Amino acid sequence: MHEQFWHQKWEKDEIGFHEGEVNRFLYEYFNALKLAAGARVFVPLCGKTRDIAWLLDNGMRVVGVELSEHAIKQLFAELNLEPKVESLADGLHYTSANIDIFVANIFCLNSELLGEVDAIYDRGALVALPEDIRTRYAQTLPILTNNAPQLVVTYNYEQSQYSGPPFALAESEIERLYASIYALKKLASRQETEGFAKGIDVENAVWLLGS
Ligand SMILES: C[S@@+](CC[C@H](N)C(=O)[O-])C[C@H]1O[C@@H](n2cnc3c(N)ncnc32)[C@H](O)[C@@H]1O
Repeated sequence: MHEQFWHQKWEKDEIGFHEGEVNRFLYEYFNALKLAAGARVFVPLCGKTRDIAWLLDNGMRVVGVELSEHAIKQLFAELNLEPKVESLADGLHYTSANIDIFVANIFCLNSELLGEVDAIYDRGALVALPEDIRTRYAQTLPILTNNAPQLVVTYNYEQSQYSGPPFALAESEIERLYASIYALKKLASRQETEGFAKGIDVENAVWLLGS
């Protein structure tokens, strides 16, 4: 059911979540992660986000995971990269210079397969998941990445005003999910006015989850 929902979104091209440009919080707050050149950034549930191009252009290596091969074919085409594609037990592995993407369910990855991760950039991942899967996701990420620091983009609004995704994440929910593992710092927030937020009061925020 969960996987089918997303496959259908990509097949029908109903991808309102795709920003088409680099997320402002990424370029304004990426330095908060204090990464060295060549660091490897994990982009979970990556879709075909333009944020990957920005990370590559800024000297990062990128590893992603995404259910939809449709999305990843488009990602590599838009990056003008010819991928090498290998079959895995539970999916596919697309690779090119400084980038590798697992076409798989994130819950089928393990830390050995994923490889070393210096930081996680989560935009549209935590907020895409309903509560039961979200809890499992938040427990899985630190295990997969040896507690790598995270930059996380969230939305908060009155959940009864919109069914989601994206789902509302109150500060208490971020704390429930991550406070036992990370020091949490809300770096910035702004009023969201575009897309699903039209007509409702939505706070868009960026968090640093560190040590
Ligand atoms: C809201 S979209 C965000 C995509 C991207 N992060 C962005 O900012 O444009 C969520 C993406 O997660 C993918 N996805 C959902 N559940 C997943 C899972 N369990 N494992 C891997 N990818 C998943 C969906 O196919 C979809 O492309």
